[in-house]
Amino acid sequence: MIKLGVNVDHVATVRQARLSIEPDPVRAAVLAELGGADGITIHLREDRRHIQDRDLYLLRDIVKTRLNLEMACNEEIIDIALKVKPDMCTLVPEKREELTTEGGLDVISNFELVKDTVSKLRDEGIEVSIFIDPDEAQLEKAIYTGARFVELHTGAYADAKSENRLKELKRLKLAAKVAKNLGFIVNAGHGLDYYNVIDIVKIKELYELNIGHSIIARSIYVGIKEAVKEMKDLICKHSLEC
Ligand SMILES: CC(=O)[C@@H](O)[C@H](O)COP(=O)(O)O
Ligand SMILES: NCC(=O)COP(=O)(O)O
Repeated sequence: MIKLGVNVDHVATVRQARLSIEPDPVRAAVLAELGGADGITIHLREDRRHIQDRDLYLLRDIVKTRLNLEMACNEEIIDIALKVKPDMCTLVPEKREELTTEGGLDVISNFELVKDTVSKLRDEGIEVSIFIDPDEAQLEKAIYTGARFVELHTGAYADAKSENRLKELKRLKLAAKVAKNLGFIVNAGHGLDYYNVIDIVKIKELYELNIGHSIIARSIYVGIKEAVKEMKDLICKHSLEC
């Protein structure tokens, strides 16, 4: 069955709105694991708008599944990653003014930087994934960086309406095939929710989904454990194999 990584950034977003100590993404991660999460994802942004360094250090100690750190190819953040050694780092683009991660990493334009970052992390035994648009040319370049994983950006699919949604779904299906044939282990994520995830879990090449915002939003009503369990059940119900 497709695995579920739960992104707890959005818990930290609420905490940082008041520069408070609650809600705590570390406690949220423990509850997410109890609800069945196969991994915990956090994004240590350069501007520290949500996740803080303290969260990363504590999560490294207490996460029992797998800790996936989303990060830009930035010197300061690379040094932190090399020190903390998450199980996986997912390389993402960052723009200071963006509301959320708008697109995938442009591996073609930043090839040397991405390759160098992958190699530094992999030399320390850290698995590396690249957050990438469902674009054949980007995937074909990405295989030369040495990363073993890619995460297909599902944001365009999640945002698309009516017939465009089908078009974006087809792009994702094709990209998943291309990525798998190139030898990548293929993840997907961004903007997935309890409705649009149903067609995504039918893509047989996918290994793991990373979902944050919709699970944390639902947890306000039903609690984190239950919100994660509901997503896991949905993935199981609609996957080709469960
Ligand atoms: C790369 C990605 O998709 C995640 O980082 C997700 O977007 C988390 O939320 P923010 O974009 O608010 O950091
Ligand atoms: N990489 C995608 C992720 O971690 C979660 O994105 P979202 O569900 O918060 O949009």
